[in-house]
Amino acid sequence: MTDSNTPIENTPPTQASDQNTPISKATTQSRRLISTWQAFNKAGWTQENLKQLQLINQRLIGYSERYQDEDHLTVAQAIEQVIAQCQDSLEKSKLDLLTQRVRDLAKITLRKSDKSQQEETPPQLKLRKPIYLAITDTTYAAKLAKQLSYFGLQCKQLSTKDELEQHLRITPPSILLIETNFCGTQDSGVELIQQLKDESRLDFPVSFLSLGNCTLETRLKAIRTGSKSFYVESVDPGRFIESIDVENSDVLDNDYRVLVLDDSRSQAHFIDTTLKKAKMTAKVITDPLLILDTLEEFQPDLVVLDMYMPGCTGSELAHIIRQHEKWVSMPIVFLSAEDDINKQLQAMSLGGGDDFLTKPINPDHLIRTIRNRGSRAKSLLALMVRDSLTGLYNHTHSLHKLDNAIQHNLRDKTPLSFAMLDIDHFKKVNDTYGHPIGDKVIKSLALFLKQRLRKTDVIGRYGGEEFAVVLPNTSATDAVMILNEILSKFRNIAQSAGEKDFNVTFSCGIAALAPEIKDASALSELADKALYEAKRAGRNCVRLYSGTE
Ligand SMILES: Nc1nc2c(ncn2[C@@H]2O[C@H](COP(=O)(O)OP(=O)(O)OP(=O)(O)O)[C@@H](O)[C@H]2O)c(=O)[nH]1
Repeated sequence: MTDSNTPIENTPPTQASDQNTPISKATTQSRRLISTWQAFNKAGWTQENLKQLQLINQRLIGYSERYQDEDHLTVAQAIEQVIAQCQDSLEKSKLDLLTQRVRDLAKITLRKSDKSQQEETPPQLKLRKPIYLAITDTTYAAKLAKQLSYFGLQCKQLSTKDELEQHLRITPPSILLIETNFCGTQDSGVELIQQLKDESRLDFPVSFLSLGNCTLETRLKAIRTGSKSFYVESVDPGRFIESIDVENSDVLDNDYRVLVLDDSRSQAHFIDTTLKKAKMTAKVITDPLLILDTLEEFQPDLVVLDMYMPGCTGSELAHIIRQHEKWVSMPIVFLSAEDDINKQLQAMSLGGGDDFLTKPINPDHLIRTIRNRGSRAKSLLALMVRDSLTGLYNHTHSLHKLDNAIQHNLRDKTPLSFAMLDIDHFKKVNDTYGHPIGDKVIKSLALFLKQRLRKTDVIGRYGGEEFAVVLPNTSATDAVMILNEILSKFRNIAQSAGEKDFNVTFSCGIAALAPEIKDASALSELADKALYEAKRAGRNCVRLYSGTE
């Protein structure tokens, strides 16, 4: 692989909730440049796409100058120079230089987003709009806003009715947390929300916070506004974020990955178009011999198999798929012109298919069948692979995911890091505050990791107070930087135990994939050794396995 083909490591994802702050404008623009560079680098360079990259870079220079962002400015100017050289000829040495400069930019962009509080936006919980905190106690509101900012959430504090009304007119929030007595009298905050509902202006979720006398009547009024959550005296950031997660989830229930095998190209094309229209991710193949490799690569939620193909039948293939332990519960839907119900049932019992659709296929039936089968399979799978306290992957599945990532990275030769985290002195937390508070701490770290890591990272609960994170396409240096940043924020989170707040730290061991490491257990053993080192070094720190332990 030439240098210019090497992917840029760890490009921070473009995050929907970037505010238009000075720093984020340059950062957002530089992320745009990096992803454009990646797309062109993959597709091949032409003078035309070089020109497009230059336009993006010139805007980056403009933002960096306007907001005096020296770091971005220096690198963007260097990129401009290389682009100018490439305009004579697109030779490899110049493209390699361009790669170097874009890599420099990626590093700065990552650092910027690490440094800037305003930039700390969660990759998993995508809030397009701010959270409004309508709370008259400004000290409490500021404290809560700070806690939420550790999770990467941006809040707008509003302390008067006029301020709130004004903001609601301009931008509705992703969620409004409002004090029940917000306008000065008992239940006036709840009544204000009811009024918005009556006027059909309540098109965002609302949570209530009661800071004073909370009666059942207040709670009833709150429920009647359609609000789902109600807090008394204080808001637990973890619980609040969980409720936002549910209310604002961008993950569509119907976002299934469907692998379709049909030897007829026109039929395959028709299914592909139908599924994509329904916002499903489809992969269509026409050669039965590719089925196992494609399953491995594409990792679908469901498979649609044509029943009769040259060389083999759908039932036979289904049988072969089911011989693999990991695909044993994969839902399989057969397609065929066969309308004899007895023959359909026979085919299903032979191959273990789950459904049968008769050609010509009605698009509506196809989508509904996939949704039904897919959602049942997803819930079943969730029970098998997820930890019930945190919703993260369990130990076995984390290792399975790590193995997948290793196999993938051995092929792609991209870097891969694996981190193990263990909460420090957790026994003391349980002993001092009780097991339920201990559970809450575990959940808060789980949530924090979900908020701060990329969607492509795999997060698992390895055991009691131990977590594992697979960081694909991430070098050891970047992994250490990322985990250090997470630790430095996590230790600031006020964990609440009734009246008392306390802080918790964790230790972390990281190991990076190297040529001699062939499987998940070998890599996790090294990360475990590094974790042990971190504990020995006094805890509350991140250690990278260096091979000398
Ligand atoms: N609340 C709660 N506690 C758990 C859970 N799983 C394990 N634990 C507790 O976690 C504690 C782990 O304690 P230790 O292994 O001694 O480690 P530690 O106190 O964290 O100390 P260091 O790791 O050395 O910093 C034990 O007391 C377990 O009972 C759980 O799901 N919930």
